[in-house]
Amino acid sequence: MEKVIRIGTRESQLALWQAHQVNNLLTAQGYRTELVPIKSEGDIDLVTPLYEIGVQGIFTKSLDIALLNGRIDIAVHSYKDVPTQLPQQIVTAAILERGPVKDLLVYKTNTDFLEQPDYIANIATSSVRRKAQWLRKYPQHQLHNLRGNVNTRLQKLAAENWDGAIFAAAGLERINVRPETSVELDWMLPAPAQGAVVAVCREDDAFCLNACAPFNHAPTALTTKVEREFLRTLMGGCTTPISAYAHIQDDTVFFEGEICSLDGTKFFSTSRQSATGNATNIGKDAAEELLAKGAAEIVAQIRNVK
Ligand SMILES: NCc1[nH]cc(CCC(=O)O)c1CC(=O)O
Repeated sequence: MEKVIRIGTRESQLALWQAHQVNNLLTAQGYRTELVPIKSEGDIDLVTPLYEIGVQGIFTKSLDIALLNGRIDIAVHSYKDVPTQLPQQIVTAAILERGPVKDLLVYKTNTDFLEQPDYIANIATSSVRRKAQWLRKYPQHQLHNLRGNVNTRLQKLAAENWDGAIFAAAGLERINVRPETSVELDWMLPAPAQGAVVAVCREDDAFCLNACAPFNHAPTALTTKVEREFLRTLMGGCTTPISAYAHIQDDTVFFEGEICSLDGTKFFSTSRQSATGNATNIGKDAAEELLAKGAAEIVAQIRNVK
């Protein structure tokens, strides 16, 4: 009897949606699968020595451990939550076609306040990237922390006296929430790999690598690689005020990248374009350009906060 591929997922609605995507792609090819929900904390302490990667990856750690322990065969992650360096013995099996990339402002009543320079709006997000970018554009506004999964954050927004909160469009869409009072923040450059989903497996698991290869989406793999190389060269972290977005049009990769100080007062941004066949290094080159221009000062500031 053919092997059952165990797909590990966190238990949030967003994580489950993403794991179901991978599940559907595998079953459509005739593979037998099983979804294995993994608690975020749980039995981590018994096995932490297996985990070689250090402080990064709070969202991905418990799944990585389950993978290394052989409890699951594939782990599915939001790619933007995955540290730029994967744990030893874990490799990318497939990157799925990217969904919506942008961030949205979910607002309370209207967005007139965005045009009023004297109004001190209250905006909620716990993302240092979104805070920094927001303060850069609206230095007078007050930012508030807003943690938890997407549903929790929406409930909190409804309960608090805030003007709005920022969400990834992909996260809302995947849990089937379409707030009427929302606006796309087209000026806000997203997190590297935002909107993309990755399936990872053990490096020696030829069966899973083979099973996932057909649904690896080459354009998404290329653009997210460029974005993550930009992040890795600048900093390496996954919760930093670093933004990057690459997209392909007519066989050309267009890249934009940015690093911003936490208070939004200093920033460096750059862009590149390159033929798709030639684009693998443009994220790294762009990061090196910003480091040469003085971005290292911002990187040092970010590191000190942690
Ligand atoms: N940090 C949590 C997280 N990780 C992935 C998503 C949504 C999906 C995505 O951005 O790819 C979210 C929610 C959010 O940022 O609002």
